[in-house]
Amino acid sequence: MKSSLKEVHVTDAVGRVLAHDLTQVLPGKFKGPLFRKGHVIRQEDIDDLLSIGKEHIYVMELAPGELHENDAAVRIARAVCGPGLTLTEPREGKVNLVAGMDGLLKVDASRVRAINEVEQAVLSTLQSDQPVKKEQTVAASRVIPLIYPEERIEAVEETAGPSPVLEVWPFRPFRVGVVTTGSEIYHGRIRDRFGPVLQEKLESFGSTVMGQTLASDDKDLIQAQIRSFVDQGADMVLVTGGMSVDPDDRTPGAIASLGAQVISYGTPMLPGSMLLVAYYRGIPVLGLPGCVIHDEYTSFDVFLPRILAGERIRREDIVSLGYGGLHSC
Ligand SMILES: Nc1nc2c(c(=O)[nH]1)N[C@H]1C(S)=C(S)[C@@H](COP(=O)(O)OP(=O)(O)OC[C@H]3O[C@@H](n4cnc5c(N)ncnc54)[C@H](O)[C@@H]3O)O[C@H]1N2
Ligand code: MOO
Repeated sequence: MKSSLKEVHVTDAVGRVLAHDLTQVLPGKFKGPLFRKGHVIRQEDIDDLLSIGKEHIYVMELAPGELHENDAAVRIARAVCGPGLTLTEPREGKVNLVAGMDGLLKVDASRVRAINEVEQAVLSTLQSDQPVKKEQTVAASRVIPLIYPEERIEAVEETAGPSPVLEVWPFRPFRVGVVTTGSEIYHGRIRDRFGPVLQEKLESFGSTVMGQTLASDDKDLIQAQIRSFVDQGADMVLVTGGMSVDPDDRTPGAIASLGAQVISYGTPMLPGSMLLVAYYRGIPVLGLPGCVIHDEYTSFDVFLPRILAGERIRREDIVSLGYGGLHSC
């Protein structure tokens, strides 16, 4: 059986689906749809309908196995929604997924793709692994036709599976130690510019700089300062400068010979190709190249929110940056 039209009295129409647009004409003022096809009639609409002379209207009778677009959109949104997200009421067939707090958006791209393979189902999302703000819309769901087969929604629900397709991970308040290398800063030849940049970035995610120490280009000194921050309970240590190929660039060697597990020295993203990501006694230790001072968006800005949301960076996260990773050079 397919959906069909049925004539009903307006007072019996609450909750029914309007079968076609209803036009309102206010001479000299307005001519246009008062209600659109597909509108679900509410109690408060009845007076308006009567005011345009409608005592009877055509409503759509949904056959078993058919869904109104609003209900289909809600079912898709519910199927994919995970912790940290809330749903809006459907409006014109669309439901938004909204972040409940500042945090890191996590989207399973392969399941988003598979859901959109279901004929005329729409799930549109932001890209995964980016910071989002409380109340930011991060995804929207809808279907294309007004009446949608329920079996397709069941296919969407099956594809989504039991684990969330989208979620927002809250940022954790990290206490971060900063070790600034470079004899030009250590000996006071130039003023340090890394400290303020890092403090601002970290504070924007709710974290704090627990301290900043200066080290000359000396491996033992750099190592001692990293160790000292870890001993004091740092949640992360950032080591600035000395990341390239000059003989005085000691940072990568110092981090590696601490016994840290180096996930990668180098990332296929510009700027920020000289970034180093390591873990020492379970604590993330990052070597930051000079570009972090002056470039607004580097590989550090890709990984910082992910680390602050509790993610452990793997080598595959780094190598996958190359595609689309050329921002400036
Ligand atoms: N032959 C090559 N040269 C360079 C390479 C390369 O692969 N081969 N990589 C380039 C890239 S990419 C970057 S980024 C930089 C890496 O820089 P470093 O991390 O080694 O930075 P430094 O050499 O220590 O400093 C660069 C520049 O910035 C000034 N600086 C450093 N720290 C501070 C600070 N805390 N406050 C103020 N200014 C600072 C430093 O004095 C230098 O002028 O290497 C490229 N070259
Ligand atoms: O780290 Mo450079 O790409 O690290 O400007």
